[in-house]
Amino acid sequence: MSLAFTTEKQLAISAVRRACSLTSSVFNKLVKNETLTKGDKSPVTVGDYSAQAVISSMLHCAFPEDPIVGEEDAAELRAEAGATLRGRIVELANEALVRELGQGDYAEWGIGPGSQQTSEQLLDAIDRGNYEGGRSGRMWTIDPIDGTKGFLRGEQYAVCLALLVDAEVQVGVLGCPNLPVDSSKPDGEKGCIFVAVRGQGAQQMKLSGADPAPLSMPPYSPSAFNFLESVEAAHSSHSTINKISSLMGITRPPIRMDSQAKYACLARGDGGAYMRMPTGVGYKEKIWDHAAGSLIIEESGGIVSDSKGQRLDFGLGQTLGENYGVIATAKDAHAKLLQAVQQVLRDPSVPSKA
Ligand SMILES: Nc1ncnc2c1ncn2[C@@H]1O[C@H](COP(=O)(O)O)[C@@H](O)[C@H]1OP(=O)(O)O
Ligand SMILES: [Mg+2]
Ligand SMILES: [Mg+2]
Ligand SMILES: [Mg+2]
Repeated sequence: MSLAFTTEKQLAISAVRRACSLTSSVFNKLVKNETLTKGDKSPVTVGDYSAQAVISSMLHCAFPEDPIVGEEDAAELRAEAGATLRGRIVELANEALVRELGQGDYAEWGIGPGSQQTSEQLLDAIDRGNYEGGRSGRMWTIDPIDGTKGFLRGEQYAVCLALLVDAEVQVGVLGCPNLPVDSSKPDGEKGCIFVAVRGQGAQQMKLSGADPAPLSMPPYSPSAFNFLESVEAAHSSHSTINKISSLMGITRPPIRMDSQAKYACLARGDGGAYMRMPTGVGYKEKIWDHAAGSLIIEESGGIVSDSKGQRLDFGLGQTLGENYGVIATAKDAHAKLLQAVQQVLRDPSVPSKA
């Protein structure tokens, strides 16, 4: 097996590009009854299901032995009540699989004209994401739409795919269809892909695959430092992050953004640190929400840890287990930030910023 992961990287970019073309087109056509509420009260749309079906179908074609830890499963779609959604997903996934996407596409990965899949094949592809994860071997992890709430608001979301080998992320790709290509031109062209391979650096490119450029995080700058945090207060404690900000004397307001697009922005220098603090309800973070983003940060020169300074452990199954809170920042800022985080967690009476 080549450690260069050349085919894995090409396949991952191609699969994420195809899934992004699907999610972008589905957003404009989404109708009310195409969104379900899952057991944990979070939304899932036809976009999430069909994007997982597309990525999983392509992975299966290229690497049939590799298990997949995916966010979604097809149980609701297989039920009688899921017939309408099922039909829509088959239509969307097939559109994305046969679409002509130009450069960098490989017909041998089950895509292009003639690669139409049946309903059963696509439901099976979604359900191949049911691997429980673990410490050893190769596995892929998919979050077909990360930040579904952001997607539904027409804001940021990310299509996320990563390859893990023996619990280390080796390849990570994030597709961010709504993210400006150039953060200094927020109304300019949108749609970026972020790619990292361990030991080979990280890159940003356009959704078309054009203009790849290496990513390198700028060093710590106290006057420019700010936090990237969740839009949803239920996902991450805004008040804890506010206290950390106050303790560090940070004057710039946080940037609120859904999904792993926050990691992507941090990697290119838009923001000082990714922050995720537990809300106290015992939620365990999922590997598909951090695998690609954490490698993109590390390969851009940053550090990712939990709130105790421990590395994220991707070898425990679907969740990050006891890794509570996530902080990611430039190498020279991490110790300072971690100290402030721990002080606030020890002493919640630290005042907030007005
Ligand atoms: N209660 C929760 N606490 C933390 N994260 C959650 C919770 N519920 C869902 N998520 C997931 O948090 C991520 C969104 O992160 P952020 O808040 O940074 O945008 C998503 O992966 C979302 O799932 P999903 O992939 O379904 O959108
Ligand atoms: Mg979800
Ligand atoms: Mg997610
Ligand atoms: Mg998701």
